[in-house]
Amino acid sequence: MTKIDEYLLKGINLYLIGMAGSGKTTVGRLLAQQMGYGFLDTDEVIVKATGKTISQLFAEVGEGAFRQLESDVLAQVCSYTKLSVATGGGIILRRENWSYLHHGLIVWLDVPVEILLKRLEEDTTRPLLQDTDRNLKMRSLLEQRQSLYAQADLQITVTEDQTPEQIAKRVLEAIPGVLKEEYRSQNSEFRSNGMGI
Ligand SMILES: Nc1ncnc2c1ncn2[C@@H]1O[C@H](COP(=O)(O)OP(=O)(O)OP(=O)(O)O)[C@@H](O)[C@H]1O
Ligand SMILES: O=C(O)C1=C[C@@H](O)[C@@H](O)[C@H](O)C1
Ligand SMILES: [Mg+2]
Repeated sequence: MTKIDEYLLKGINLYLIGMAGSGKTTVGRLLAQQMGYGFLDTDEVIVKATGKTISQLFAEVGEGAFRQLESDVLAQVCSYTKLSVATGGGIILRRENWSYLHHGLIVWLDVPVEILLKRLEEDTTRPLLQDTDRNLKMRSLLEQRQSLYAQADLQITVTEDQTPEQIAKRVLEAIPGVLKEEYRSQNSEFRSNGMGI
């Protein structure tokens, strides 16, 4: 990422949201590398902290307790800066999570269900997709969640032939256009002081 982009973002965190399989972890990691940001994945933090897989947590303590852990992790994460954060697919479900997400720039990786199903064909680690008709389940989850994901600052609609690298590039290119007004105005003040890059 160029110096100008670094300045424009001013260290605010990026939060990637989207359905399971949309590429939040894969693209979030690439974005971190390219921006000189740290990378965090809320699912991975929960797995490390509890010593259990997400499937075990769903089975042993239930989805509600998992969602509480997810909110607790997000609350901690948002006190840091310069992070690219891959969230769990259901992070958008709790209202309190939005107050944390809005500390940063929220990017929705919007991927059609057909592609999600293909990507997760061999995957058995997503508890919500176990022992069920995956096609129906994915479609009904997306229907319930679409209007929530759509509250992101930036929507990146992904087509099948785009690699994670291409998607990361699209995110980086789109960021300046969606930066919040306050960052924009601070930036123009900075430039008019003659300190700009
Ligand atoms: N652009 C892409 N093209 C092809 N495969 C991809 C792409 N992005 C991600 N994948 C693959 O799809 C699978 C799911 O990606 P990833 O784990 O990053 O999704 P996620 O959004 O983090 O899912 P979850 O919400 O379950 O954590 C992985 O196997 C990953 O390698
Ligand atoms: O879409 C979801 O609700 C989930 C997605 C994953 O990231 C995990 O957080 C978990 O499997 C639940
Ligand atoms: Mg992930």
